Amino acid sequence: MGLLIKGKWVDQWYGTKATKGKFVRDDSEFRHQIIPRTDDEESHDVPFLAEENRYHLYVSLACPWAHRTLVFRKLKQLENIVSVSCVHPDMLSNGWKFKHETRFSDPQVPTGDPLYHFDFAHQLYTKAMPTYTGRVTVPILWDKKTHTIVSNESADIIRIFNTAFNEITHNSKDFYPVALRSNIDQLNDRIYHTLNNGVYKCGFATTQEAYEEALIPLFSTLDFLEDKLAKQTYLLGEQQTEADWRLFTTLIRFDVVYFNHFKCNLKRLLDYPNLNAYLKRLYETKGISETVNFQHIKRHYYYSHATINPSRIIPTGPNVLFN
Ligand SMILES: N[C@@H](CCC(=O)N[C@@H](CS)C(=O)NCC(=O)O)C(=O)O
Repeated sequence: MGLLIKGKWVDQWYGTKATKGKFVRDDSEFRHQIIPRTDDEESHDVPFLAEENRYHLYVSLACPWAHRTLVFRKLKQLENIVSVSCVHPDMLSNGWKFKHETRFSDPQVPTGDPLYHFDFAHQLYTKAMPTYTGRVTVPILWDKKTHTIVSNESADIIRIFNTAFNEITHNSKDFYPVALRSNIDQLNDRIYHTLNNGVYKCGFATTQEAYEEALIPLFSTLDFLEDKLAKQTYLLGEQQTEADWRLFTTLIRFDVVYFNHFKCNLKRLLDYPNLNAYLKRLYETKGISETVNFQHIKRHYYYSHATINPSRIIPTGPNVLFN
């Protein structure tokens, strides 16, 4: 675990001293957009145009943020348009690495860096920006044409996938429809701070206060969502939206990792009947179960975070995910 400082890799765990034990996530650095291709002459000057086989997505199958982008690649039928590969589940002193190990092979997503055969993800960051300072995170949406990072922000990448390639795929499913945008944004905001990032705030807290400060709103949001889902199929009603998929990748890891490893243990997800049925519904959406790799998920968290789990023992359970 570490970060780049002016292009040099430094092995360092998250610092929480300045924040009284609180984990504070850094903002993403690369925030470019991909523009749909049009016949318009002007579009040729745009740096990132939607083109077939121009972009590559680097993910970790363990990471909930990267998982969102894999879900959207599936939902928007981008498998033959945007290539993909993953890192090894262990994130140790060199950060994310591309080492292939047969026992961690995934049937859908190959491990490694097919473009440059780099050993570590931090080499992609310095290729894109030799003096980069900051964390080396996944997902990374890479442009094979200009050899740089388009975006390392999952929230942006899923919106790019939602619309930018529609003319190529003819898949016009819209998970961020104009009429629902402000409601989606509002829900995303609460879910991001208290749940998506809330589990990390609990898990990486280094004081009792910081942990409790994150734990209470986390379970209030789960209670709030449980009530909401008593009356409707998805978060915004009867239609699946971006908000559901952003929530999904956190919920699917909840009982397996966050309950135990991150101490989010007031209740299991299994104890919430509506949320549990909703999670099952999302998991059973066509193609989605193929994006979930519990072996990578468990191995990554329990093995990589030795400050939290020094024995590196990976719990065998839970046996049941859905009722
Ligand atoms: N805001 C980013 C966060 C991505 C992120 O934090 N990914 C984690 C993996 S779950 C990571 O790569 N962490 C490495 C690090 O923090 O050094 C996004 O949503 O894309």
